[in-house]
Amino acid sequence: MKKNSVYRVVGESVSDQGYGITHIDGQTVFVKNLLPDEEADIKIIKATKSYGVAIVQKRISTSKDRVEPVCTQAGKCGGCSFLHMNYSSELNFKHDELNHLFDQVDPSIDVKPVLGMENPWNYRNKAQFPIRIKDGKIVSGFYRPHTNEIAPIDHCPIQAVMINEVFAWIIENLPLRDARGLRHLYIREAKTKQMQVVFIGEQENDLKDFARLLQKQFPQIVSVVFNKNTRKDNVILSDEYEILLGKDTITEDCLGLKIELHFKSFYQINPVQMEVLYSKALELANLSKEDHVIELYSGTGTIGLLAARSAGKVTGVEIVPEAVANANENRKANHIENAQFICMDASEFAAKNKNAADVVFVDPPRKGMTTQGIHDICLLEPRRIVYISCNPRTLARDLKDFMNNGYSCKLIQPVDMFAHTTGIECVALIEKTNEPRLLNNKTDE
Ligand SMILES: C[S@@+](CC[C@H](N)C(=O)[O-])C[C@H]1O[C@@H](n2cnc3c(N)ncnc32)[C@H](O)[C@@H]1O
Repeated sequence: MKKNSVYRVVGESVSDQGYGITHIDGQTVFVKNLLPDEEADIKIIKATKSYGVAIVQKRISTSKDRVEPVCTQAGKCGGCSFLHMNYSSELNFKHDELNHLFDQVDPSIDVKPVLGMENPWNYRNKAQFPIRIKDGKIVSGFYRPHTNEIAPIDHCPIQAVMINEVFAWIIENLPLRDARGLRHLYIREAKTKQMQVVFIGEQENDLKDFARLLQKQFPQIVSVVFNKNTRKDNVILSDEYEILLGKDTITEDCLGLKIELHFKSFYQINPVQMEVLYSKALELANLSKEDHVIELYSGTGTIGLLAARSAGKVTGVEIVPEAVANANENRKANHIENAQFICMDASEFAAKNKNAADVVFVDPPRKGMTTQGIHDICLLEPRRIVYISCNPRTLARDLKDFMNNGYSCKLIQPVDMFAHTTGIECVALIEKTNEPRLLNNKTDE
């Protein structure tokens, strides 16, 4: 296989990044915009010893699963990888991938069909748009895949309608002098319709007047913040900020729970599927009024506060102080007496509270948990652990560690939180087995 040569191939499957997969001379080739069973002439744009990357030069036959992408930036911005595939095929594809992945952990795990969206558009409640000045004009949109180059957009079909409108208005009306030094524009919309705008940049250009104009145009904006970020890495938010208008939080609603949400606090990006996901997690937890529930990685406490409705007592543990403060305020605002939230590292808390839990919820970041952390959590001795994960690969890795600590997983419920992208959220039910513990070397140390 040589760079720039053209081959006629048939798509065999799809990679987890949304590329078509085919083989040439026994080598795997990842082809942009090729679906299984499609025949095409492809041009190799990258050839390494172990794999190739190609683009379609001419499509000879078209899959029944192919649809016309609804976005002008399809394939250009790094966001949606499945805009060329119909939604039900995308859900089937995600299910097949998960089946394959978890089969390698334990073939007895029952991976349920993916719970998809009825309307898989305009679902995202938060966007962080990189912003620059180029040739005397403001340019904003999303990064092109694997670059720092911006693919400009006027609207994005998976963002909430109002986020698109506020974004377009800001880009059209923000004076150039106020845009100097800005790095990102962050817009969030709650289910309550309240909105929040955060300007992130190296210097504050006195954006207060513009914030007032913005709110006049969109009265649902209750929070405008300037976040000063001079960091050299790609972390978007820093700790230093000034409220330009209103407050630094917005009010969210999840399954009837009122949540005061700080702009720095994590919140699921798909509020419709979040309710599906958390309802499923609570159902699997099967709580009783005698249970002490520990929620690790609790963020603003949504799962813990929902669990408090059916549990005896809830303790939430989270590392970001603003999120813990939000969680405690949310507890008070919702008149919940049987919950508390603590600012601490999840593993450290678990190690200090042996045998303290009946049921544990964990919802870690993408990187998942550590072997030591899992060992410590198992020392809490819960009969059941409900693991919510936005990264099936780290979930699969972590399940093996849970198994080494006397727990097993029989059921995984995937929920499509990230329609048209490669992402998928899973809830895993992990239960204590009667088998003796087989601690691995690392956790024995
Ligand atoms: C995927 S979010 C889940 C948040 C929460 N379950 C919710 O729905 O709002 C992961 C959370 O873990 C927190 N976190 C990250 N590392 C942590 C650690 N070592 N100990 C405790 N919390 C941590 C993050 O700040 C974030 O709020």
